[in-house]
Order: sequence, then structure tokens, then C-alpha cells
Amino acid sequence: MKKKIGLFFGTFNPIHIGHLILANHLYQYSELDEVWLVVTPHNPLKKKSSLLNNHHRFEMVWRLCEDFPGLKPSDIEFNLPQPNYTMYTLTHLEEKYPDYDFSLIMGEDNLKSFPKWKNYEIILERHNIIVYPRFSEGQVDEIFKDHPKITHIDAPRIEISSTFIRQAIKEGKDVRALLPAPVWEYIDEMNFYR
Ligand SMILES: Nc1ncnc2c1ncn2[C@@H]1O[C@H](COP(=O)(O)OP(=O)(O)OP(=O)(O)O)[C@@H](O)[C@H]1O
Ligand SMILES: O=C(O)c1ccc[n+]([C@@H]2O[C@H](COP(=O)([O-])O)[C@@H](O)[C@H]2O)c1
Repeated sequence: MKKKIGLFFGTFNPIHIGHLILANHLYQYSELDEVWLVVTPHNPLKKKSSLLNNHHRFEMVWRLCEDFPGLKPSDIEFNLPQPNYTMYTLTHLEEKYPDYDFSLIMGEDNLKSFPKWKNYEIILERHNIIVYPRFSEGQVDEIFKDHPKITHIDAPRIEISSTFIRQAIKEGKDVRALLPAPVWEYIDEMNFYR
């Protein structure tokens, strides 16, 4: 049987408790053998300006994963062409790890913009997608509601974002409740986002 890997892609600028609670929930309550936190250098739908260096974002994910054996940091996209189209990353992963079965983990917000992704129909043909609830504007496309490759799961909702945290740090707020301790320690030590 192939090992089941759930891919949780993100910019992770920085990774926060919303990401962690979700990734850990999936590892504990789904059939996934591992959840990989894939640090994306450049999301094709986001501006790259004011983004912390890839290696620092990866370092924070790596430090966090040390405490959680089911979660693995991944820098697989660092050496792939940018911006990072998920379709190409998946093709690369399948070639590199033929014994693994890769599913995508996605918030409901991302499912709404999924039709804008490059070759999304091919991604859907080849991979299962696990969708978790998130508050956002707009409707999920009807074709995704009962799609055989899409599983909707329940999970805790922690509605914070990296943008909120970066702004809070800039304003001198205490953000320790929003960040896993190893992540906050690294940010503080390196003086990021101030
Ligand atoms: N609080 C949260 N709970 C669960 N999933 C989240 C949360 N915040 C973001 N995500 C999801 O995690 C993935 C990576 O998120 P990303 O790195 O873009 O974080 P973000 O907090 O949305 O960042 P930013 O505010 O910089 O846009 C995306 O699929 C995003 O939808
Ligand atoms: O492949 C695409 O066309 C595509 C378009 C938008 C986003 N993605 C990927 O989706 C992941 C999550 O995006 P984000 O902005 O919510 O962190 C990230 O890895 C992006 O590269 C991928």
C-alpha cells in the first residue's frame, strides 16, 4: 500500500497556530500517514514584494515540525521554476516518490479560487483534495460540492492570518499566543517584521 501524504502548501510568512492546528488535526483524525508543510517561494496569485526570504520561512516551519513527528517541512519548490504552479510541483513529487500517494489539503477559501489555478482539472483528475472549513466571501462552485475526488472534513476554525500577525508585530503587540513557541523565538531572535 502506498504511503498517504497530505500536502499543505503555503507561503508561511510566518507559519502560525491556525496552520498548525489544522495540519495536526488532519494528521490525528484522517487516514494520512504524514502531512507535509510545503513552503512556496512564490504563489502565482500573490505579489512577491515584502516577502521574507524562503530560507527563513522554511527555518520556522522546520523548527516547528521538530516537535510534531507527523508533520514534515518541505522545501521541494525551492528549486522549481517560479512562480510555483502546484501542477508542476505535483508532477515532480510523483516522479521523485513513486511509492507515495499525494493528496492536497485546501481551505474552502482556496477551493473557491481553485478554478484559477493552472491545469486545475488535471490536478483533480490525479489527486484527492481534502477541504476544511474556512470563512470567506463567495460560493464554492457547484461542480466541487459532490465531486468524488473532493472530501469535505470538519476541523477547528482559527481565523487568524500571517498578515494580521506581521502587522501586530510591527505595532509592538504581544503575539506569543498566535505563534508556536519555536517560531516566535526565531522571529524575535532575528528581529523580523518589526
Ligand atoms: N487560520 C488558518 N486556518 C487554517 N488554514 C489557514 C489559516 N490561515 C491560512 N490558512 C491556509 O493555509 C495555507 C497557507 O496559508 P498562507 O501561508 O497564505 O497564510 P495566510 O495566513 O493566509 O497568509 P497571508 O495573510 O500572508 O496571506 C493556505 O491554504 C491558507 O488558505
Ligand atoms: O498552481 C496554481 O496556479 C496556483 C495558484 C494559486 C495558489 N497556488 C498555491 O496554493 C498554495 C496556497 O496558497 P496561499 O496563498 O493560500 O498560501 C501555494 O502553494 C500556492 O503556490 C497555486
